[in-house]
Amino acid sequence: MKLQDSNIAFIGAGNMTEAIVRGLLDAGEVEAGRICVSDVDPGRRALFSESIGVEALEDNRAAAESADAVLLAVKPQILGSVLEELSGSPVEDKLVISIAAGVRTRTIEEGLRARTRVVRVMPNTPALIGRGAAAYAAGRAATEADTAFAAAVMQSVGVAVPMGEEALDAVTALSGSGPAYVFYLLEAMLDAAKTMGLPDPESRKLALATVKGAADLMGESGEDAAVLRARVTSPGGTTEAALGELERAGVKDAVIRAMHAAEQRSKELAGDG
Ligand SMILES: NC(=O)C1=CN([C@@H]2O[C@H](COP(=O)(O)OP(=O)(O)OC[C@H]3O[C@@H](n4cnc5c(N)ncnc54)[C@H](O)[C@@H]3O)[C@@H](O)[C@H]2O)C=CC1
Ligand SMILES: O=C(O)[C@@H]1CCC=N1
Repeated sequence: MKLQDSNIAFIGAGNMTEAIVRGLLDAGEVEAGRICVSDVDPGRRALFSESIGVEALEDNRAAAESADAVLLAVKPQILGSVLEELSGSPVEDKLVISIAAGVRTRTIEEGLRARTRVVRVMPNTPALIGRGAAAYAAGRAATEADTAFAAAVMQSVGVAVPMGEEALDAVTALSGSGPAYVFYLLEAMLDAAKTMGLPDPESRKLALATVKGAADLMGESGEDAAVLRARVTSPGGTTEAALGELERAGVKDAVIRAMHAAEQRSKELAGDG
């Protein structure tokens, strides 16, 4: 099954579906006519049909039945009711890709049929601009072609790496939730810049170039974060003054605790936390 020749249905047309669909369309990987979404919220349906230009239905079964691959993108807490709705339909014979945090491929197979081909993916919102980071794991009945298809969807909107399913809760804590940690840091940096009297558009430009530049420097140099940090930190200088505050506030420990909390929450959403 080739990405370009396949019809894909997204069940749940929220933020993550919007990021993936816009990313796929912008990348020119899939024609708009091959994408269909379904959502209970008329506002979301209107956004997809009017602004994004893809078919948007209220009926999940109808959306899924006309597709070759069905991507489940509702909140984990309501995935069970959506699986009930889809069970006993032709969806059970299609490739089912789930992006729901925590929910195991086994749970989806049990909600549909044991032999339903399931691939679980953990994406993130920068998929919207083709810079997403995703990991994926196959369920019991998924074939290599199914995994390759799910990988192709995610690779068209960023990087995608295969992982054992047991690693996906930790991946959720790292890259699934990760953009929020970076935005949190940016919020704080820009709040501080404002209190120092820096003008808004310029601060934003400088802060964004700093975050992107730092990430790219680490990627291109292959150096560890600690080595690059040391190169910024002159003895007795400004960075040392700043990092001293972060260390006293326990920021590094807090980030580590935050990621463990996210991983734990992912396990709880699976029902085995
Ligand atoms: N937002 C993110 O950064 C990421 C989200 N995810 C996962 O993606 C999934 C969706 O998350 P978001 O897009 O952030 O949530 P969201 O709340 O923005 O979207 C969920 C959508 O599902 C719709 N919905 C609710 N009940 C429905 C039903 N019975 N049938 C059809 N549609 C229904 C809602 O109206 C809403 O538009 C979740 O399972 C989440 O764990 C995974 C990785 C990253
Ligand atoms: O917050 C959440 O549960 C979802 C999963 C990863 C990012 N957003």
